[in-house]
This record gives sequence, C-alpha cells and structure tokens, in this order.
Amino acid sequence: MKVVKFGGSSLADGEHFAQAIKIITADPQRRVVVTSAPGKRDPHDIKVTDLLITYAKQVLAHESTTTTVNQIIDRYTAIAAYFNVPADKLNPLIDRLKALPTWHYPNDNYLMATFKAHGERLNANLMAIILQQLGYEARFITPEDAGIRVTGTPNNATVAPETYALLDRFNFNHSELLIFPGFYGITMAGHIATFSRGGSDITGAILARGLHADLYENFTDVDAIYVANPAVVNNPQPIAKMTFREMRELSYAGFSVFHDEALIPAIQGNVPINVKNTQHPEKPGTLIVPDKGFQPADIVTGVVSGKHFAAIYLHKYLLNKEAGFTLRILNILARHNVSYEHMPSGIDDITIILDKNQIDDELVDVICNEIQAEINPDQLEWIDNYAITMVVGEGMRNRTGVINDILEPLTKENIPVPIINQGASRISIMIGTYDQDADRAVQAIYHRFFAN
Ligand SMILES: Nc1ncnc2c1ncn2[C@@H]1O[C@H](COP(=O)(O)OP(=O)(O)O)[C@@H](O)[C@H]1O
Ligand SMILES: N[C@@H](CC(=O)OP(=O)(O)O)C(=O)O
Repeated sequence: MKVVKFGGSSLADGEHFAQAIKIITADPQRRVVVTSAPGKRDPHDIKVTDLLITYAKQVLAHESTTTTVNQIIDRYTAIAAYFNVPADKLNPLIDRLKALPTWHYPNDNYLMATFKAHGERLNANLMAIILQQLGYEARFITPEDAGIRVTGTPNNATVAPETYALLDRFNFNHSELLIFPGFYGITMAGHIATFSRGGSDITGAILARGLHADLYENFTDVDAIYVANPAVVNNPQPIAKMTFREMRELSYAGFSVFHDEALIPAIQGNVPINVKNTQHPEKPGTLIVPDKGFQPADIVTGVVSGKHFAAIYLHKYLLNKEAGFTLRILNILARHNVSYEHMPSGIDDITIILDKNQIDDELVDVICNEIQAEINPDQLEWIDNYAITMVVGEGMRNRTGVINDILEPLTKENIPVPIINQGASRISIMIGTYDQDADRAVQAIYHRFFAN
C-alpha cells in the first residue's frame, strides 16, 4: 500500500486536480491520499493558506472579510466547476468557511490554527467529492476521525505517540480510497492545531507509518530533489537516492521541498519516501531510504544554505575550567523559550548559533543583559548576519580531505568562513559564512564537487 501526498502546487486548480487524480487511480497500491491547500497558480498568486491567515487576522481585527472570503471561495469554486460538481455538494464547504468566525476558540492562536487548517480540510473534502462523482469509492477522513493527536502550540504542533495506537485501530478497508487533509491534528482537548508551515508532508509521513505503508510518495513541482536549490544553482544535478539521515539534515538546513519533521515518522516506521513530480510521474524522482546498507554514489549528496541565523559570541578566560558554564547560558535561553542550533567552542570562547526567527530585538537585549549579569564574560557580542551552509553526504564519512575540498573553493572566491563545525554524525559539515556570501558559497562548493 502507498500513501500519496500532493503539495499545494500540485492542487492549485482543476487541471492540476485532474492530473493528481490520474496519478492516484493509475496504481491500485495508492490507497491513502493526503492533500495540501491549493497553492500558487502562477508566481504572483496567493496560496489559500495565506488567504486564510489574512481572513483570520481580519476577523481578529474586526475588519471586513468579504473580499478575502470571496477570494478563497473562488479557488474552490473554480476547481469544482472544472469537474461540474453540483452546487449542493460544494455549498456545505462554503458555509463552513463562512461560519469559522462564529466558532468558539480557547484563544486567538487556536482561531488562527483552525482557519489555516481549513485550506487542506476543504481541499480533501472536495477531492473526495470529485473522486466519488467520477465513480471511485473514496472517503473523506479527518484527523478527528482517524485519531491524529497532537501536542505543543496551536500553530507549531507535534504528533502525539497515541496517534499510532489510534491509527492501528482505524478501520481501513483497502478497496476504498481514503482522502485526508494534511497539515493539522487534534489536541487532547479536541481543538485543531497545525504543524509548522509546509506541514502536510508530516501528515503524509504519520499516515505512512501509522497505516503501515510500503512507500510514501510525495508529489511536488520538481522532477527530483537536487544537489542544491535550483533557485541558487543553475540546473543542478538530481539526487537519485539518499538516506533518511541525509534528507533530515538537508531539509532542516533549507531544502524546503520536504519538511524536516516529516522524516521522523518515516524513519520510525521504516517507510521509504519517493519525491516525484506531479507533471512527470513517469520520472523516477528521488528515493529516500533507510541508512542501513546504503552505498553512497557521491562524496557529497547535497549542499544548502540558510540565511536566518544569528550568534551570541562569548569570551572568558578559563571558561573551560568553570563547571556548569554552558548550562547557565542555556538556562537563560531556556527561560525565554529559545533553542540553539550549533555551539562551537574553544578554550576561552563559545559561539551559540540561534535561529533568528524565534527572537526579536527586544528579546536579544533581555538575553544579552541576563548573560552579562549572570555570567560576567570578558567579551559578549551579538552577531546578526550569519548564514549556515551545510554540506551533507554519507560518502563524506571516513573520508580524508573533504574539508579541504570544501574550503578551497571558498578561499578562491574570497568568502570568509568565521565558523566551521563538523557534525557528530560525520555525514555533515557546517560552514558559517555571512549572509551576503551564502549563495556564492553554495555555488562554489557545488561546482567543486559536481563540475562535470
Ligand atoms: N534542493 C532542492 N531540490 C528541489 N527543490 C528544491 C530544493 N530546494 C528548494 N526547493 C524548492 O522546493 C519547491 C517544492 O516545495 P514546495 O513549494 O513546498 O512544494 P509543494 O507545493 O509540492 O509542497 C521547489 O519548487 C523548489 O523551488
Ligand atoms: N498549506 C500549508 C501546508 C503545506 O504543506 O503546504 P504545501 O504542500 O503547499 O507546502 C502551507 O502552506 O504551509
């Protein structure tokens, strides 16, 4: 059995829906379908999820919602019209969308999550209606029905382990197609909470593990996952096969084509993932497989840069002799609910690299003041413009000279490298550069390893 997930770009309009349906029905193994919300039809279009965020904000600000609601309705109406879906089938979906402001929410964050989740919920419902109209045995299933339980915050939830016990008990007759909305689950108190953006990939992986799929097919708008982001490197090489561990490192570092958290259920359930192009399903795409017995084809599998990092640099003599020093800094960060990404250190120095998205200017001041007061370092600096380039590959393990091959092209390009950190996993090397050099660093490393 295969779980198939279609990204927003693959369900943007009626024509894309028809192509997705062609794929679903071409293979009897494809039994479980996960939908995203309709994505952009062209580069200037707005994703339905973003329209829903605007709708929620307008409700919270007591502003008029008419234009936004009509824009959202138009997206679903256009898809329904493509398949001649009668109005009485679509009207309950529209009524639900319009009624969202009248529901009760524990707070504004839950309201936002519920509005956002409806992009996928309405799309899955519509997909089931269309499949039924075309004569297929299809059932629309919600996370409530199946038992996708989540914990955490309403707009950044994580799957709760009991989900898998509930999915095991879920009555799944393999003769029918199950159509699930991606992106959200239900909290213990019964409220809707979404995963982070791009999180429909996570729903697909949860279902692949929970329903014991043999393969998780993730349909998107590129032929494969490439060695580097095609927006940064011209015409990069596709990756035919890689390990879960490689993909987790690459997606965490910025390969937005597949959500990094979606790797975890697939790893736990040992379900391989095939990322494929909806417009070219005949192409092999990229296969992501367990690490065991994997034979890497190249030294480097992928190279990626993220530009949203900052760092706290601390210098204090005899720092390494002071027991609990690092713990005290991390406690300060934890008090403000800030996590760190990397922490390279020397005998008298430590650099703590943070994701800037979780911190604003006010919080930077508060944290630095607390560090100064509690730790009393000789030097404390906030560095605001770090980019992290990750070079990842199972083929790098136990190989000498790789670091030289990575740094040499950067030196040639005059790119300063203030930080290097070789991951404990030995399949990744982190190169810290400044924001403005990040893309050139990826291009230089890519060309060094894949020039021919
Ligand atoms: N290394 C990479 N290989 C392929 N695509 C990448 C890579 N890095 C970033 N991307 C981007 O990811 C996009 C697909 O992800 P996304 O827009 O989330 O698709 P979907 O709508 O199917 O969920 C591609 O169009 C591409 O721009
Ligand atoms: N629709 C949600 C979830 C998602 O996974 O979307 P997409 O498949 O278009 O990346 C978002 O925009 O974040």
